[in-house]
Amino acid sequence: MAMALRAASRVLLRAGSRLGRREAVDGARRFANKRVLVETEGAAGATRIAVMKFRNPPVNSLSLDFLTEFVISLEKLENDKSIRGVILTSDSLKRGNQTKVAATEKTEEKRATRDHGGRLQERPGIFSAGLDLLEMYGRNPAHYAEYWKAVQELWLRLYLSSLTLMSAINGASPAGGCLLAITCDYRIMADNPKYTIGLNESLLGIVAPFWLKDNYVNTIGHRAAERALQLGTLFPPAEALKVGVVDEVVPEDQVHSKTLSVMAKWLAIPDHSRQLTKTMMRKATADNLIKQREADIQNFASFISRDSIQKSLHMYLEKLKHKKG
Ligand SMILES: CC/C=C\C/C=C\CCCC/C=C/C(=O)SCCNC(=O)CCNC(=O)[C@H](O)C(C)(C)COP(=O)(O)OP(=O)(O)OC[C@H]1O[C@@H](n2cnc3c(N)ncnc32)[C@H](O)[C@@H]1OP(=O)(O)O
Repeated sequence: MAMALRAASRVLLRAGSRLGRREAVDGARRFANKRVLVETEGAAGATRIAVMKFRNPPVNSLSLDFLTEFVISLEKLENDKSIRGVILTSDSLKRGNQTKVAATEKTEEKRATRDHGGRLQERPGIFSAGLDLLEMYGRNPAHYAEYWKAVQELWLRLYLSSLTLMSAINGASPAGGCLLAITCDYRIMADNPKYTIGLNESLLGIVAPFWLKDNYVNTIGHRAAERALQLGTLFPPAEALKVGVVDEVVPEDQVHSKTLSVMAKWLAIPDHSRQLTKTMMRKATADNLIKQREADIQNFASFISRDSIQKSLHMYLEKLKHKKG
């Protein structure tokens, strides 16, 4: 009987919820959309934390679908009263037997790295490549408006989240990847000089929006942000630590365990006082966007539609496609 109940509950759990699959795995729980895997740790009834793993091959770019799934997953965690902390990280792992598919093949699927079984794979060592350039290039103004609204939504949800958010930065984190990280309450980065983090928009011929600039200023200070934004600086870990883009740099294989131990310290603080303090620190910055969201969307759609900006994006995409190594 007990076995039958367990089997039935496994079937129900795997039958899938409206938002995605939910499975029971070794006492931990997990749910997954196609592009975001969420694993929760901790016993039922006790405080639990969740790890949100990005898996949007090849480079975890913030496509419209990814943004939508991310917000749905975050909302689900916000509504789960047993969850108090969330770690953002990439599911991208160093894997063997990968083949980069020829750059001449155009579709999203074909652009991805695949294993020998033909399955799509993340490219290793990437936290997130930032906003999806293909959502901002060669589309129409209505698409740009829809996309920008989704970008704003993700930023607002993360920046104002009542949860303790930490990022375990296990790879490159340019532009929108850095955005994800700097919305968090704490950032831990892998000590690998190949990984860089920062807002490099100016190098693409585009400009970070004012609210992202404000988030950056709040994180690293006005002078450092002014310089880094104009130069589009991507900081390797040691420099990122020095300027304050990240709070700690640790050996790559310790990023997850270190983030868990820092999270435990943060969760020792009473929620209500920590949350009120966070709101006090962040509300004015978020309100600045909230009161002019529509104008910001229209600004973005018209800016990104300009021929000169489309040309810059085209050149940048070509450069990416033809880069060596
Ligand atoms: C109101 C406001 C008004 C105006 C504002 C206007 C504009 C606002 C802009 C807002 C802010 C923008 C933020 C952004 O995030 S822009 C994106 C910035 N991102 C980058 O510059 C990263 C570019 N990518 C890289 O540097 C490398 O790809 C990376 C991540 C280091 C990985 O390197 P590698 O492992 O070698 O992989 P490849 O370079 O070969 O890439 C694989 C494959 O992915 C494609 N790709 C890479 N990045 C993106 C991306 N961001 N979007 C879409 N596609 C991407 C790359 O072209 C390759 O494709 P291929 O076909 O060659 O396989």
